[in-house]
Amino acid sequence: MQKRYTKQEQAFIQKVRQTAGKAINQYNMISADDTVMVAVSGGKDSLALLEILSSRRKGMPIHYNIHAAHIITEDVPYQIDTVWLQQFCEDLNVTLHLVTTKANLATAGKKKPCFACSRNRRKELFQLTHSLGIKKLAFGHHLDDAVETLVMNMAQHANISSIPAQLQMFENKLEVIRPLILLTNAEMKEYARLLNFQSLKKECPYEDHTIRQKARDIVEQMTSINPKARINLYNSMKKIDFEYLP
Ligand SMILES: Nc1ncnc2c1ncn2[C@@H]1O[C@H](COP(=O)(O)OP(=O)(O)OP(=O)(O)O)[C@@H](O)[C@H]1O
Repeated sequence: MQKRYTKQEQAFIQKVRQTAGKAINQYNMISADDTVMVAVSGGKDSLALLEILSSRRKGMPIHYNIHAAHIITEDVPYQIDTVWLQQFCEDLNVTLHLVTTKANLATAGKKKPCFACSRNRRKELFQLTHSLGIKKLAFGHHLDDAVETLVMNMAQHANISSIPAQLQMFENKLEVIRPLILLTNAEMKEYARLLNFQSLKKECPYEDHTIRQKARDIVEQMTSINPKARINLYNSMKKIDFEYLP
């Protein structure tokens, strides 16, 4: 049964979709007749991304195709409900590709399990996308992911870098896009709640959020200086005054 929304809820849903649309237009992420592969973890953000890209097609003068991919890492002890995900994709009229792989953590050497697992997952996503002749791969990272990564990279690696909204890879054979990049985690949480997305992701036993959580706390503290600190941190990456830097 279709859920009934209040006017405010409807406006919020619209605002989230429009903000994703703004990022798509601002960074030229999707053109007519493109095929986009959406990387779906089963978490709220990538489910929302898939739903937003799919529902956005209805009101667009241009047509584009959407596929979804979920990578199952067999030797990492967490699994999502793929039956639910399959149904979710069918309801959105999207083809789901399930790929099973192994992270081979025992041979990963000194690398942390998360690093080895996500590197292998990305490799599988690139291979799948390439094998299907698809040139765009969309991830569900949002504004908080971008600014937390900025803070972590500054503190840990002494460089100013983050998660790009759009990135050409492999000599322009693949373009990575992040349509949720202007949306906050709080907005995505509320969107997922309103649209009743089942949370499919359980915590992976290897996942270690210690450093990211610290960066998250710092970003949150910065909002006491200015409530718009998140978007300001993001925009500051596009406005670097070199003459006022060492
Ligand atoms: N198993 C997977 N299969 C396909 N794509 C994935 C998988 N895990 C992560 N991704 C992609 O990488 C992005 C970032 O991954 P991360 O693990 O940070 O996400 P999450 O916060 O756990 O889940 P989500 O971002 O979907 O809420 C996801 O938004 C998704 O696009």
